[in-house]
Amino acid sequence: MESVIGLVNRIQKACTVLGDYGDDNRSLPTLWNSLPTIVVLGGQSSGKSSVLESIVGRDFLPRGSGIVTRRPLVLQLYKTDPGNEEYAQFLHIGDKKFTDFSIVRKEIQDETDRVTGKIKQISPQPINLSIYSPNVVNLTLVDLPGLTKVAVEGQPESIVQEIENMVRSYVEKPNTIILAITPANQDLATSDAVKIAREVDPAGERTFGVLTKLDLMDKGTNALDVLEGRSYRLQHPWVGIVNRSQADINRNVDMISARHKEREFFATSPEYGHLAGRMGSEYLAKLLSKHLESVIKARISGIMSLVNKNTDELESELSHLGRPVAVDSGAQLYTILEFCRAFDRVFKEHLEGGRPGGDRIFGVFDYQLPVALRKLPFDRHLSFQNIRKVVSEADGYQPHLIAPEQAYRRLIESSLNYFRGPAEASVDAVHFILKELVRKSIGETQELRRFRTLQADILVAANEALERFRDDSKKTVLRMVDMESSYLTVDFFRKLPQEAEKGGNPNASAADRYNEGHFRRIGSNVSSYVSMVSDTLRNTIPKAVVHCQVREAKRGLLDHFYTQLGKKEARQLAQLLDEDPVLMERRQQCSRRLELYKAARDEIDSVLWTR
Ligand SMILES: Nc1nc2c(ncn2[C@@H]2O[C@H](COP(=O)(O)OP(=O)(O)OP(=O)(O)O)[C@@H](O)[C@H]2O)c(=O)[nH]1
Repeated sequence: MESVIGLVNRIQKACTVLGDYGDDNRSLPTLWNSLPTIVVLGGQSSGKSSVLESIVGRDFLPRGSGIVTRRPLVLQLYKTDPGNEEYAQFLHIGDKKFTDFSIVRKEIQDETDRVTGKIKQISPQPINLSIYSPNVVNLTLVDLPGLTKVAVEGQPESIVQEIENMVRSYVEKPNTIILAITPANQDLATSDAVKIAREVDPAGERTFGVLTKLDLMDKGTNALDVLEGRSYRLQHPWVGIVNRSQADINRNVDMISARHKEREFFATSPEYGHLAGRMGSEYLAKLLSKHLESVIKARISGIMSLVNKNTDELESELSHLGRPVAVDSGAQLYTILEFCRAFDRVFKEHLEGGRPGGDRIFGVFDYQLPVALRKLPFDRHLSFQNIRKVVSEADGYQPHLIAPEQAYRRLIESSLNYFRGPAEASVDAVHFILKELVRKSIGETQELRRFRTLQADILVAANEALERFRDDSKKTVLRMVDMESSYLTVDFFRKLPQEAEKGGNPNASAADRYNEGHFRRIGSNVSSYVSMVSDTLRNTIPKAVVHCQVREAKRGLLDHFYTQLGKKEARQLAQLLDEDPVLMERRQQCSRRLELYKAARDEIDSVLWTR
């Protein structure tokens, strides 16, 4: 089961590497909070560092007066095989192995100062230290700044409360195992550690009471009431400790001698002799390790399901946030082109089916254009009066002899002019539909969602292209109308029955020839011709519109844009991909957290399979 504690150690290490300190960012799921951790809680100079050092069996923590521990120290102990060299590693330094523990102490001091400054501020950002040794048990312990009642010189008054808040944030978590340290030469009733532990763990289920400085008690007094659980009952037994005194430290008494001395103290003590087997730092270390094992065993399946649940949540959020934006300009250009192509696909789906909208273009040809053609005011234009006026004007002083050729031409040409309106209107109607489809397609292109600037640029580029297609289309349809005027279909007129053939009286006088019937016949002939042209245009205008606008839009809506893109500098490309910074930050946080969950899952898997 050693491996189970090692597993938690490794996951905790990954948590720290990947920025999961438990409560730094409440919008992200935390793994740290679900892992059991032993936190050392106590007043200043209560002996916290000494207890930690005794558990480790090495001398490596900074000492001094005032607030020495000013950042949480996450200490992970890894038991190695006998005979292996002891060494320490800092997470902020990397793989470097420290075998000289006095340098470890200096690095803790320096690293504390790097973040908090020398003015003895405190910081919740932990220092992560791993110790590999054959003489330790697998444990993760967190050393916290000592609770204090007064700020020392140079510190703001608020530091007292800040320390308490930081300490509480650790011990409040239900997964924290509290190592509440109280010096035996202090009244238990005034112990800050006991006070806070009682508040956050009233049942005493996760609190281990540790009494230090038993050797410093006044002669004639003892701590049996506390150690035997009569003063303050906890679920776990109290452990008494005798650490090195300041004098021992000054005399460089090593940890082995200190442990020896401690063992002797209990073994030979008339008061504590009967408790000797359950006292001392070695016993405390084993007790904690055993407890941690049972806690982890009980929680491992819960941790695994939490890991799975959070992995799923993070993966789905990340897929919603989209991939991160590339940093080099080549990759950025590639990304932009990819996004443009995605937009193009959506746009084409609108035109060709799959998404709605393309059918509205057919509506223009099938309904709007025929209606507009039918509504043209030919009745008025080819009225008897107008025809007579046009014929007379065309004839001039010399009335026509056989047929009013000039008048026919004028009437037809002026009638055909009316087709310009519906032709242009069809072009505009399709233009607006295409514009609307572009707008919709941009909104529907998932890849573009995050990039407002790129969206705007694509919109401008696509609309510019559509304007060009519209101009071209208008020219084409108007030319088709003009072509109808340029050359009339001779056959149509040749096939018209001559008035005489139609049974008209060949002896009719000239006056008869200019009667109302004559003009009406001219009107009817012109009307038939115009209606024939109308039928033709009804079929050809859609062809021209599709050819010039729809087909072009499908083929190369963003062609110009692509050419411009190729000329852009790196800075301009980056501007197109200027994602919302909040979003970028969120993606980064999520992917780091996901990395952690995946690593944790692998770790748990490997332990479960090798159990
Ligand atoms: N005689 C004796 N001295 C002790 C014992 N435990 C700690 N000390 C001494 O008490 C002083 C404070 O001990 P530390 O271990 O530095 O206490 P701390 O709680 O870590 O202190 P801060 O980190 O400053 O809050 C040191 O001089 C230790 O040598 C003990 O059991 N017996």
